[in-house]
Amino acid sequence: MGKIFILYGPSASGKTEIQQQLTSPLFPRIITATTRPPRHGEEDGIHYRFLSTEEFQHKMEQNELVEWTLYNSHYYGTLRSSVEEVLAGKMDANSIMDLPGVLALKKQYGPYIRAIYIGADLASLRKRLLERGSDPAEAAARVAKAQGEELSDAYMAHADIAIWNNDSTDFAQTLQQVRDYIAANGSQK
Ligand SMILES: Nc1ncnc2c1ncn2[C@@H]1O[C@H](COP(=O)(O)OP(=O)(O)OP(=O)(O)O)[C@@H](O)[C@H]1O
Ligand SMILES: Nc1nc2c(ncn2[C@@H]2O[C@H](COP(=O)(O)O)[C@@H](O)[C@H]2O)c(=O)[nH]1
Repeated sequence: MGKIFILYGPSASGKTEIQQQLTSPLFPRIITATTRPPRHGEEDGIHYRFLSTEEFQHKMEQNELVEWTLYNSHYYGTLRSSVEEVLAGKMDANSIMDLPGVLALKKQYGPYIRAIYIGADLASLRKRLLERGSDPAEAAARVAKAQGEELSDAYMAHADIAIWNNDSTDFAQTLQQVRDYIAANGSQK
């Protein structure tokens, strides 16, 4: 059975950047679904499955989602079929979720789930969110969520490993730490 390595942590901590470097045909990414509008350059079926609220709610009602969450007023969720495909196969996979998603998957598939917390200090998060050019109110909401919740010990306590990706640290080193953890804990080791 494949394992799923979930990257979680505050918005703009670098999860997507790390995921892009890790993902390969032998270590695929689980594409999750959301009702938030695509950002510039994001494509349906590549970055997310972008769904309308009605489409998302229909999947919830049909029990097609193994977990779902509301994050800054938008739905995000993981298709049951995408998780079961990994668990039934031989290859490990990666995904990005918030803590409720991590907890839901650990509860249902505990031995096959590993949670990697990716953190960054508030100054790095603020700078990156502003540079991303998000709506200022949304960027402020994300910073507040990081400050109030996602940088807390309680939030990161559910991680199997916590790795820091501050602006002052070398990204290559951060990435290597993630790679080393996956190499030591993957099902192919
Ligand atoms: N070590 C780093 N130093 C400087 N910039 C970085 C570093 N790591 C990531 N970034 C930049 O920070 C921005 C946010 O990164 P990324 O999109 O990977 O965050 P995220 O955790 O996936 O955010 P979200 O949860 O909101 O999707 C990107 O522009 C990325 O290039
Ligand atoms: N529980 C889940 N959380 C998810 C899923 N996909 C993404 N996420 C989380 O949402 C935030 C915000 O994402 P963004 O793309 O709008 O910046 C992200 O940091 C993840 O933590 C999911 O399927 N389930």
